[in-house]
Amino acid sequence: MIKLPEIDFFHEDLKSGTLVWNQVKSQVHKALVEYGCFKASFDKISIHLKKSIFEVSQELFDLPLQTKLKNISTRPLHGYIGQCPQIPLYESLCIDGANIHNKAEKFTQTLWPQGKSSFCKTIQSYSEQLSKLDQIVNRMILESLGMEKYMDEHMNSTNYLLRLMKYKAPQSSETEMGMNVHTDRSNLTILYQNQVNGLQILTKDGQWINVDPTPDTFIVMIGDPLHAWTNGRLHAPYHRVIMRGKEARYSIGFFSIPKAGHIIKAPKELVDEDHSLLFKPFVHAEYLDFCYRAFNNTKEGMGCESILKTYYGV
Ligand SMILES: O=C(O)CCC(=O)C(=O)O
Ligand SMILES: [Fe+2]
Repeated sequence: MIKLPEIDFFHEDLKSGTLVWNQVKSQVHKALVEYGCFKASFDKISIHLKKSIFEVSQELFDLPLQTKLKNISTRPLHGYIGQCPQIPLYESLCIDGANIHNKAEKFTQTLWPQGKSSFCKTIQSYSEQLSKLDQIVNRMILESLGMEKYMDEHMNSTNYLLRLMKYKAPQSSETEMGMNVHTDRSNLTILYQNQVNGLQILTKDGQWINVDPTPDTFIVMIGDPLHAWTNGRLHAPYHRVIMRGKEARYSIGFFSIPKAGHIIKAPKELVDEDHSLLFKPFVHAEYLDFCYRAFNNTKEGMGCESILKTYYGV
């Protein structure tokens, strides 16, 4: 049985240049080349916060549909998603810039006009803490490719997005497919789930493996834009969610996403005789539009698995 690598980010002195940093960095690089993802233990999110994020998430999904629909976004697939015939078990709401206080507050006010400070505080501190893990992993990635000089440009061209997701348990006649096969539209995704498993990852040699994280671990995964930016050095795994059992699954996705107008283009240092350019430069907003169209047009739901190759392959 293949098991995803587990990497420990506990160390107090996890600073670039230290011995422990370099050790963790090489584990990160190896896992992302081989699997495109790994399990991460990260202690900056307290047990209390881990518990609260699911409590507030449940309260959010318990709101009437009319209220949840108020979460609209100018970017496709960034508002409310639910009641989709392709993926009937799935529901989600996105919070753009959830690590920034006034954005978290604006989202909260839209759904709870009378105020709900516990919700706002929880999503903001969860996002703020997880952005630290995102930054550590991004720095390790760039350093391990010798591309650290692009760190500021790389980080300044991304936004954070928090997506709260619920998958209800399937009735006996319903599909078990919670979310169909796809690769992510983010540079990096950090997932956290309640005790209900369901996430599966396709390995490079074509085997579906269950990702069954413990309450202590987050899943860190590469998405299409970073796969393209690294000119294929890092793998972006196909994944899906299969719902078995009788309990609802809540999961929290924390995404670092290129800004709408940002052009994703592999740096010249990563293109050479042994690594010819895999993808033409592309604007993230246009790529997201293709994903949105695929989402609406396919029976299978997400269905944007080959967007990168179809539209931008060299
Ligand atoms: O719920 C999960 O664990 C996976 C969600 C996911 O793949 C996504 O939001 O892109
Ligand atoms: Fe995903």
